[in-house]
Amino acid sequence: MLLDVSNLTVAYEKNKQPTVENINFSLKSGEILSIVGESGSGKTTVIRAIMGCLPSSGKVIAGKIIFEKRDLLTFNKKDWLNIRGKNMTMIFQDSGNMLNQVLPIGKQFIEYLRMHDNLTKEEAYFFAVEMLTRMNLPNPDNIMKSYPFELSGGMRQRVGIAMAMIFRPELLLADEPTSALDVTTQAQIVKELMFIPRSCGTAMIVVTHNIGVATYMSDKIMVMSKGKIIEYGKTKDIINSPKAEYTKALFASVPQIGGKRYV
Ligand SMILES: Nc1ncnc2c1ncn2[C@@H]1O[C@H](COP(=O)(O)OP(=O)(O)OP(=O)(O)O)[C@@H](O)[C@H]1O
Repeated sequence: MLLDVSNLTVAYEKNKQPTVENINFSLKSGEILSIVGESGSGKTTVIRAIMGCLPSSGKVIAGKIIFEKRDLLTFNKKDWLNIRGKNMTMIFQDSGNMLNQVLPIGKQFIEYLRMHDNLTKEEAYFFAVEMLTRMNLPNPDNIMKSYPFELSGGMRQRVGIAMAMIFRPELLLADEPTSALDVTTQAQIVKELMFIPRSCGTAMIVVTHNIGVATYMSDKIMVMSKGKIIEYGKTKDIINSPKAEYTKALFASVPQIGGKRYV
């Protein structure tokens, strides 16, 4: 097992009710898990806890997070520096927005690579272009010369994903990775994200509001409401026989076209 989360409980302030409680799930290499649920149900809190980047008021107050047989809750700053970015990375709604707007993408990509690895500038350039090509970015040499603001939202997101994937991490955490994009671009990026586990063996946890996206792309689904797991299991089992009323309501909210439900 790559990741094993047991009884994870997080509270934002001391002595307050936990925000997420008793979260249990596991993930194998190359698997995709989607976490769905309404706004405020605790989805982001779960993945931030795994990545060790809860806001300072947030604390894991119970549970275990075992990643590659190591207990992440015992990690110090140096341990985190060694695995974040390399073994485990995160992408956001608009990861491209996190790039420095006044530096060309190539310069930032090369610096990022050389910060983590002992590469020459030429080697770093080669790896960056290779990863941009894998993310279906046309003319990657031109992208390397461009400033982030010169690219569309979809292209910027692809650059963000390329940077996150450059060290072929074992685990990629994606927080609403497509929700800032138009529907057509969303569909393309969902397909590209689905290719990552197959081509790199990376496991993924995708946080999304969209149960349609979740069922389309993932092997397993976890449905959350009010900080708790309402339902968790294989995607096909959940589609065929959702148990919780809440999950049934989520499916019922997906539009139908010509009598066919698109999940
Ligand atoms: N820094 C913080 N301090 C205090 N409470 C917080 C903090 N961050 C989040 N919360 C609270 O924790 C709860 C869960 O938030 P979280 O962002 O994990 O939910 P979510 O399901 O990801 O929501 P969304 O889909 O809107 O992103 C919310 O009630 C939120 O107000």
